[in-house]
Amino acid sequence: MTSELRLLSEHACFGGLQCFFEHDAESTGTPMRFGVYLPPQAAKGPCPVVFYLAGLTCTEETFAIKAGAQREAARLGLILVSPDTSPRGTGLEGADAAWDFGHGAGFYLDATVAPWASHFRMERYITQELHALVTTCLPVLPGAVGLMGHSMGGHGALTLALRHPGQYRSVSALAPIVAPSQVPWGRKAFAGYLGPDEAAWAAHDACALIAAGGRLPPLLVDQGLADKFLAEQLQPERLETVCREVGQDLTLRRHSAYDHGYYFVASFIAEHLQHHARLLAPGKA
Ligand SMILES: N[C@@H](CCC(=O)N[C@@H](CSC=O)C(=O)NCC(=O)O)C(=O)O
Repeated sequence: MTSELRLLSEHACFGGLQCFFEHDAESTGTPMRFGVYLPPQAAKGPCPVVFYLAGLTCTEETFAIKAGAQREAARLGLILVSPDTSPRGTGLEGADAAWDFGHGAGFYLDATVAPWASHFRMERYITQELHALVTTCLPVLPGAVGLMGHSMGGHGALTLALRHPGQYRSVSALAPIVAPSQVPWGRKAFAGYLGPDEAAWAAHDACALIAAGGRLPPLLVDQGLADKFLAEQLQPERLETVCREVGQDLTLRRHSAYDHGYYFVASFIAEHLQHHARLLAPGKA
């Protein structure tokens, strides 16, 4: 069953439409907002869809406003979906206390520890509820679904695709957190949402999942070398090593001078969309 969609706004954009919707999400028990870009091709027939998962402190608007993805999505005929990064207005104590935990920092997993488990169920939301809503309510080409993300959202893209094999035919990430169990952002989030038993954390850690046999479609990752979070939080060399060891197809590109923000995302978004369009083209299943 799909909940009622409320259109918040729509804007003509490169011959298509950038829309924002809200609905009452069962997964989180809260209203959830998401952005949708419909390319001009979607008015004539079904198109592939790419979900974009944003990073810490972002909302459903950040990607649509800052990444400049719509021009290339219009050229390629890709629908883009940009969910919010957590439930909002949960009323949980501490949910607004920090920028890297709670509201705006859902880490794309289902919390198992009170009080977070009552609302912070972003894995179920993205992979089931929003997935079903998008594939039934929008003109999506059956099975042509890609997943990408930035930073915390890159972690989300990698882990959700690894944990739901076959659901996403194309995957990519920009400056992702690749080994959250090993770095401060991830350790804080996992301790809070999953509890202190680190054995439970590996199931949400991209490098650990790949080491344990998880596989992804050919993976594209970009990383800026002037990124202030590179050494402490991102550590792409861990992903490079594990992919080499197990034979996972990975294209990891390092770019001097680029930082962590949306100037970096905007610089490489077109190539990510081209990667998704290639893998999602009819006949590529
Ligand atoms: N407030 C923080 C910076 C937060 C930040 O940089 N968020 C990134 C994602 S970080 C990992 O998930 C982001 O995408 N921000 C949105 C933007 O518009 O740049 C600090 O004080 O460092």
